[in-house]
Parts: sequence; C-alpha cells; structure tokens
Amino acid sequence: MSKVLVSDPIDQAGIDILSQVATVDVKTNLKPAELIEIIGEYDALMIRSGTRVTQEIIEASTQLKIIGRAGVGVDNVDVPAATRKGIVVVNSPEGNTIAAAEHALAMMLSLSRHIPDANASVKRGEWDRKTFVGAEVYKKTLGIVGLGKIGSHVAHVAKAMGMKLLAYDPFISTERAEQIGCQLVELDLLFQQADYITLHIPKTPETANLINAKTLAKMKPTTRIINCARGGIIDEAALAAAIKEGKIAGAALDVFDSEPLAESELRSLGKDIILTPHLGASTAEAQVNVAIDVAEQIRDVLLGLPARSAVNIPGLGPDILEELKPYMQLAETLGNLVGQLAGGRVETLNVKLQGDLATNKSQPLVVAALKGLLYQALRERVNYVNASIEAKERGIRVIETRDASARDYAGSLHLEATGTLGTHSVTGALLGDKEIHLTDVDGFPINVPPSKYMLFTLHRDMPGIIGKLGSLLGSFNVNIASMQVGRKIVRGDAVMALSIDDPLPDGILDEIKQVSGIRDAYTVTL
Ligand SMILES: NC(=O)c1ccc[n+]([C@@H]2O[C@H](COP(=O)([O-])OP(=O)(O)OC[C@H]3O[C@@H](n4cnc5c(N)ncnc54)[C@H](O)[C@@H]3O)[C@@H](O)[C@H]2O)c1
Ligand SMILES: O=C(O)CC[C@@H](O)C(=O)O
Repeated sequence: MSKVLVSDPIDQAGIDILSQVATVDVKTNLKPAELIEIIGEYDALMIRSGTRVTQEIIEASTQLKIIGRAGVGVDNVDVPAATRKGIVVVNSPEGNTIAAAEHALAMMLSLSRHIPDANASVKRGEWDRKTFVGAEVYKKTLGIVGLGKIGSHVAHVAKAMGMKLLAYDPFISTERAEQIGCQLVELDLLFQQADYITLHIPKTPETANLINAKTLAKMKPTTRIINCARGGIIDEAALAAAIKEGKIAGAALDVFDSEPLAESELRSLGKDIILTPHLGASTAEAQVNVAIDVAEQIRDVLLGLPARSAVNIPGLGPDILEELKPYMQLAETLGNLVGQLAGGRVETLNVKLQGDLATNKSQPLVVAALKGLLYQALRERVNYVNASIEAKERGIRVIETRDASARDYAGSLHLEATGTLGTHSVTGALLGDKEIHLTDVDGFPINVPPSKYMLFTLHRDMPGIIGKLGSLLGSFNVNIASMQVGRKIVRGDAVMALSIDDPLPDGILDEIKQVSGIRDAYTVTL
C-alpha cells in the first residue's frame, strides 16, 4: 500500500479520501532535518503553508510521486526541483477563493469601524463612543489591484455595498473589467483616487514592494489599504511610517514579509491597523474544499490517473506524455516569451504546430503555450487544466493551425501574439539532446537557447551597432552571456537576441531605444 505523509493540519475530509488508497501518517511541526530523514518512506506529501518543501527535501525523497498543497500558493514548494525529479505538484486554485475575498471585505469594514479595538475596549470594561467614530464605505472608491478570482469576488460584493470600483490588472481586458463592474485604470490613478485599496495579486518580482514610500505618497490621507494576498507586496516599514505620519489613514494586513510576524513597528499603530495571522483561507468551508480537492488528486495519481490541477506536469496518459514532454517545455517557454514581447494584455494567440508536431496528438502543446503565456499574470495558479478557461475569461482568442510541410526541424512550434506592444512572433524547436532553441523571432532567423534574462532589439544592420549596445550595457554593469544577430538581408532590418546574466536595471531599456539605428527593444524574464 502507498504511504502519504501529511505534514500540516488538514481537514479530516482529506485524510478520509487518502485513507481509501494509502496508509496516512499525520506528522505536523516537523523540523526540516526530520522531514529529510523520513521523506524517503513516502509516495505522497500533503502540506499547507507551514511546510517548506525545499530542494534538499525533494532530493532526499526516493519514491515521492506527488506533492499536494491544500491551498493556492505553491511558493513554499521548490517546483522546479520537483519537476526535475518527475514529481507532480498539485494545488487547489479555487478552494479558498471565497474565504480570502470575504476576509478582505471583513478587514475593510472592521478597519473602517474600528471593530477590533472597540471590541477590546468594551471587554476591558470601558464604554468609549468617541474614539471609535468610523467611516462608511458606501459611495467610496475601492481600488482593486489584481482582478483575478479573489479580486473579482471582492468587486462583486463591494459593488452591492454601493462602492465605486477602480481596478488595475495589466493582464485583464477592459471588457472583462467592465463585466465585473470595474473601471480599469493605471496604477497611479488608482493610488491617487482610491479611498480603500485592496491587493489581490501574486508576489512576483514586479509586485514585490509595490506599496512603498513613493507609492504611499501618492495616496490620500484618508486611504486605507488591505492586504490579504501575499507578504512582501507592501514595504512594511514604509507603511508603518505613512500611518504614523498621517499620510494614509490605516491598513489591515493578513500576510507579512516574514511569517509569523516578528518584532514589528506595525504592532504599535493602535486602531489604525488590523493584523491577522494569515487567516484568509481559514474557514471551515475552505479547509474542507482544499483538503478534498487536493486529497482527491493525490488519490488519483497514486492510482495512476492524471491530476486535475497539476502545476508542473500535465495530466496526460503516460504514452502521450513521454512523447510530448520535451515539447511541453518548449511550448511553455515560447508562450511566456511571446506574451512578454507582445505586452501583458494579449488579445490573440496563433499557435502553429509544424512538421512532426502537425498532428491532433500535439493539441496539449497549445494548452502548454497558453500556460506559458499566462504565467506572468497567474504564476502558479495557471495549470494545464485551467489555462484554456483562464485565457477565455481574459478574452484571449486562440487560433490553432498545423503545417506538416514546415520541415526545417523535425517538429517546431510557431507562436504569434498580439497585445499592447503590437504583434510579435517566435519559433522554437528541440535540437541535439532535446535542448530548446529559439529559431526565429519576429520573422528573423536566429538560433539561440533561451535564458532566464534576455534582451531583444530590432535594429538596422549597420557597422558599430553591436559595439554601441555592448558599451551601453557595460556602462550599467550588465554582463552579456551570449549574443546573436538574425537578419534577412545585409544592411536591412535585423533582430539581436542577447542573454544577460541579471535582469536589466530600470530605465536602461529607454536608453537602448535611443541608440541610433535601434528601432525597438524588449526585455524578458523566462
Ligand atoms: N490570505 C490568504 O490566506 C490567501 C488565500 C488565498 C489566496 N491568497 C493570495 O491572494 C492572491 C490572489 O489570489 P487569486 O486566487 O485571486 O489569484 P488569481 O491568479 O485568480 O488572480 C491574480 C490576478 O493578479 C493579476 N496580476 C498579476 N500580476 C499583476 C501585477 N503586476 N499587477 C496587477 N495585477 C497583476 C493577474 O492578472 C490575476 O488576474 C494570491 O497572492 C494568493 O496567493 C491569499
Ligand atoms: O494554508 C493556508 O491557510 C494559506 C492559504 C493561502 O495563502 C493560499 O495560498 O492558498
């Protein structure tokens, strides 16, 4: 019989499902060394946010087939390390949506009416009706940052309370926002106009410290901020200072840069701040939902069936999976790349399956391309199952074509996306030992393996341009790992693809675009 380790508190409904097919050990509060010591015995690991599944733990496993996260965020799992070992990572993308949205709304109302402090004062025996005069949310402006599952539900309820809704989400179309009753605006306008700002975004390099001294300075002295998304999206020291100095009215936080919250200035801000210990998903209903959702997937995988919300490995039959697996990564990488070249708000994605891939069996590659395309917006919340639905909800039109006659490589994939930055295309194939290569960018032939940080330029093919770009990057201490130029005719237009060792520092892209001969420049992180 298979063995499952449950290393965080999970609702009994999940344990019951696991027990149908496996021996279940519940061992919570394990230290990393203890987990490393015992992980070799288990076929599956089920966690919440308390267990950090590091590369070391994954490497110490010998028969682990699946890691199940009873919740959304898999930021406590080293997903690439699990993928390398062929371990499926699953989550529950929707099981706690309502719980988290309701927590954010409860925080907004509690903060407006000082409920936690008023309650504490009555319990101390006081009857103070002056200190706790609050503010109404009716007719106030709510700025929603991130209009995904939780943000949309918050919008729905806030609308019913008579609030005016502004939203910022660079990956959502204006039409979709309007359907939800929100006016899509730029972030600065939202910061300037909102009476309440609620965050419902993943923590990514782009959203880390999104609320900082500079952005706080744009807000009104009456603004209140709610964060039930992820710690680290707010610079906590800057927030504490802004509240202390009266630059904003208050904040309600469920998540923190480091959890549990240690010594912090935030604790000293009285009724203008509410702090909860990451309770967004902590409702009886949500815990049953996520436990059942994830336990069912663990059970299925242990029985040799596909998982419905795999974050890293698609739920395909073993034969098809074996054949397509190397191309899935190619499709995801190209989707991620073309999505960034086209700008966040992609309207159309053309996927052309070429050569040997021009068969019906390759259809999962279209889904993989969409998963890659949506990665910048949804991170670990996009998977092989929900990618098509998410794309449809975002109004992305997907056009799939096949061309068996394209024979430059045994099989290749051509993606073209139209978004805020225009129409861009990339082609890729697997070379040699199944290494991913970009073989074409915007119609210019190149041959480079993609790397984490890349810079692309469209420029005129003329003497000195490569040197100028190299010197400019050098002056900003940007190290070039490799560089290749693709052109169709000598001294015509050309594309340059550079792999760089670090992300491009802010502002350099604009300088690059000023270099004479360079028409456009794009930077991507893969
Ligand atoms: N406090 C809790 O216990 C709890 C519970 C559940 C979820 N969460 C967190 O809540 C957040 C939202 O979850 P969800 O299920 O709604 O996710 P979701 O993927 O459905 O929505 C996230 C939205 O953020 C948008 N987005 C991505 N990058 C952005 C950026 N730079 N600026 C603005 N918008 C951006 C995406 O387009 C997407 O629409 C996540 O961080 C999740 O981990 C917290
Ligand atoms: O397990 C929890 O309670 C945290 C849940 C939440 O942060 C999530 O990402 O789903």
